[in-house]
Amino acid sequence: MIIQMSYLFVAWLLYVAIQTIYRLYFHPLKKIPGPKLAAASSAYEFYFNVIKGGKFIWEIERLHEIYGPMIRIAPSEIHIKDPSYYEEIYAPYSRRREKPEKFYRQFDVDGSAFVTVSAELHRERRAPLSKWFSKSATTDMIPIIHKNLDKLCEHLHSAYKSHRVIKIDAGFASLTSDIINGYFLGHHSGNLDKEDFNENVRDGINGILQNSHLFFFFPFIAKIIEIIPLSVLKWLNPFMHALIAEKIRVHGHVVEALSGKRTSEGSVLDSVLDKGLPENLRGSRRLSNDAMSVLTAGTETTARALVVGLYNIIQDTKIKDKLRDELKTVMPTPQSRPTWDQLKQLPYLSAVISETMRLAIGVTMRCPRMAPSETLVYGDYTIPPGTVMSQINYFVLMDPTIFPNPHVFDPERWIQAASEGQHLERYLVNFSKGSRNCLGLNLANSEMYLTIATLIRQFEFSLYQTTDKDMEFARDFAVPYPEKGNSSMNILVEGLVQE
Ligand code: HEM
Repeated sequence: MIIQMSYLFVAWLLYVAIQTIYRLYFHPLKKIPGPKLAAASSAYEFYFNVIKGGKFIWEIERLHEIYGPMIRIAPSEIHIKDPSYYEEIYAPYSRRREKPEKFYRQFDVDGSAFVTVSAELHRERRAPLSKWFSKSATTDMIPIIHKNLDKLCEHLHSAYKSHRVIKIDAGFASLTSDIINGYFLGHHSGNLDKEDFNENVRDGINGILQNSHLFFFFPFIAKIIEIIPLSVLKWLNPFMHALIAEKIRVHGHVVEALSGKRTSEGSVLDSVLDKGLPENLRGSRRLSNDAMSVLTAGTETTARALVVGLYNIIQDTKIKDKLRDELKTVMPTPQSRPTWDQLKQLPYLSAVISETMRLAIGVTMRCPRMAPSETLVYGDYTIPPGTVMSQINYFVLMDPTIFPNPHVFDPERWIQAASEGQHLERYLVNFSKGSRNCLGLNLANSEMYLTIATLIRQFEFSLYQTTDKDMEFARDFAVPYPEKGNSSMNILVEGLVQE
């Protein structure tokens, strides 16, 4: 037995040695600059993302400083840090981009549009959803957003009366979660109905995101977790428990919708099924994974962007006053309900939202793509078809040659650029670009405009025990996380705007 094991071990060593020699000296990416260790083994990424916890992004940044704008970050993967090349990677349907299965399996939503590899299959899976997230569909959703915003405002009014501290990060996550649950599933999740919101609303999302690097390397762990009884899981890991409980809940909705039981509100899911979704797309598991990806993507990203926006606005009286003065032109009273279209016409509000998005980043993972049938060229290098490539949004949004003093919240940069005829929006890449860009970008934008406008028009806030440390982006777990916990923000409602 021991002799057989030794043979196996020697065979494995031999395999690793041959694989390493191939990757270093014969691989099609052998000429791409970068550390030999990253070219030879994905242990390099494992160390930074799993052992150190979401730190590979900072190593990639360091490697670019040493090796230049194009580097090999893993045996079969390159990263390019050059905003002018963004649209080459994130290209439209006509240039057929695919997602690498190995990367996206970490989210454990097999069969969803989000993780679909092939360009054609992705198109088929995304098409039934796209219609419900278009600009005009989102405009029809504005009453739902207002209804939920009213609830948030009630909390703020009562906090003002009782001088209570508000944990607004939980408030925003409750808001975005209630909106997307109501719209997509017709489910009243009631997070905003709870006193002090639902502090645990992000537990399930944390369950998948904070473990995403682990699942990237060991996807079977996600499958094992699914078969552990909930009572045991609750004891082992509350975030994973929340994730699996959420999956079970969502699957239940899908099964009901498939059986013809319709929600009274008439959800996207109901409508998609009513419109004759083809049989091959009607699997309950596939549909609930689509729903999970929409609910997850639709909650934390926008909620955190709202936190970043409010944090920066209320700290700068000049910005806040200028914004409020402009809002008064379409919101004559603090309770006025502007349309999203009216708000989009306001140049200063638009500048504030753009600057908020830029600093919020949204998605910090590297969103890799492959061009299966196209040879790309970058500088002196050719990128063979099928190469996994990416450009992390953070590097574009924080590029000091495009956005001087990139860490400073400065809405004026957008006003100035517009007056000089510069199209800075080209570099506002939060929602990615091309065929695989964000499905919910209209929803996210409308939530941002309406929430920021409503809160700034109605309330005076101050920060309570919240500093830059709570807002920092220190770890990449697909979205930005600080060193510990979630981005958090406590506020006091200091006053109600009277005129
Ligand atoms: C500030 C808010 C948001 C940001 C910054 C954001 C960003 C992104 C990015 C960068 C991608 C591409 C991911 C990739 O390449 O793997 C993406 C995809 C996606 N987002 Fe968003 N997102 C936001 C809000 C939303 C909302 C509100 C929804 C709700 C519908 C949503 C649903 C999706 C879906 C379903 C995909 C996958 C699309 C596909 O592969 O066809 N996102 N998002």
